[in-house]
Amino acid sequence: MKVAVLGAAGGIGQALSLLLKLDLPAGTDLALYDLAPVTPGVAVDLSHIPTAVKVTGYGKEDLNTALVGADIVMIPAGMPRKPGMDRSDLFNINAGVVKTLAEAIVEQCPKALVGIITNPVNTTVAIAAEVFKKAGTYDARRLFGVTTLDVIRAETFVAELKGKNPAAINVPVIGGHSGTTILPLLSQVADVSFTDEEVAALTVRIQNAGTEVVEAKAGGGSATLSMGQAAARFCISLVKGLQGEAVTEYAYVEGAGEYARFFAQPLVLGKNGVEKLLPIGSLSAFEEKAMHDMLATLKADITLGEEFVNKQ
Ligand SMILES: NC(=O)C1=CN([C@@H]2O[C@H](COP(=O)(O)OP(=O)(O)OC[C@H]3O[C@@H](n4cnc5c(N)ncnc54)[C@H](O)[C@@H]3O)[C@@H](O)[C@H]2O)C=CC1
Ligand SMILES: O=C([O-])CC(=O)C(=O)O
Repeated sequence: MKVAVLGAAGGIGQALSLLLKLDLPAGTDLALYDLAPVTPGVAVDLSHIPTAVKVTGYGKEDLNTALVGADIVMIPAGMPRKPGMDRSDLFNINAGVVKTLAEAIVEQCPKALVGIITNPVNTTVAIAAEVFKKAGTYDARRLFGVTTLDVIRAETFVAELKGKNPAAINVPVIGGHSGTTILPLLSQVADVSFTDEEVAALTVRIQNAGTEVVEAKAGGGSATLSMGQAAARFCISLVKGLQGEAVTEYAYVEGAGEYARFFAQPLVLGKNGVEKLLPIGSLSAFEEKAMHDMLATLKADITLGEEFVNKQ
């Protein structure tokens, strides 16, 4: 098994790579690629941790070698937000980054499972999909926008509010990964009840959690450590799927298109990526309205990505 991390020297990339060095199955090759000159050093540093995962670092000129034969590619490459910015403000820089990396995936590992972390996720996933489609390699089961951070945040905040163990709480989060497109389904949380005021406040907190971190870091970037954990969890689930285990996760994928072309929803992972799409279940009146109100934004974000590739 080979796992490649693109953007491996960044805040998320380093945290993710550390967790993967610790948690990937024995015998896995972990390929770290980044433009930053420190990248080979990050790989040497990690290689001193005694696990049976082989870490190799690749610099600027070595994207193709980093990717060749990869089974899974995780992409946290690109600019993070600063206070006052929206995720969509990252489009101008990050759209080109994701397009370039997707083009290399087409050449080196067209069958890899690809997890996109780079913001704006609502749009960058559409960019990768269109690059793959143009090249004739697109398989919707193999491309994921990583929204696991929304799920782990929702679980943490619910557990905090209700005095429960976060490990015992499951919160579905559907839609996209920015502002109101992030929709936690609090009505589906088992064995917990909320007042209408709690639902309204928790929903906003989950939607704004990224901004909470951006503001607290005061210009020093956005979530990296919690995102590293979220991405590692998702990557390990992809690995388990490839090994034949049926694992349920939430991710932003091209599904049946009832709501938008790409939509974060529950799914079962397996040997080909998405093995089965699961229904989102029943929504409360509050969630129905929130879903209705956000779809135009989500669809516009997706169109922006499609046009970025197809108008060139
Ligand atoms: N999906 C999600 O839930 C989340 C997504 N993000 C996003 O993840 C991205 C990365 O965030 P951080 O790690 O905090 O940023 P960072 O600035 O610490 O790291 C980004 C890394 O990407 C590298 N890079 C830039 N262009 C590249 C290219 N063409 N090829 C390879 N590497 C390249 C940089 O050299 C840098 O090392 C941002 O776009 C951020 O908004 C952040 C948090 C959560
Ligand atoms: O908010 C940001 O810019 C980074 C991100 O996606 C998150 O933390 O959810």
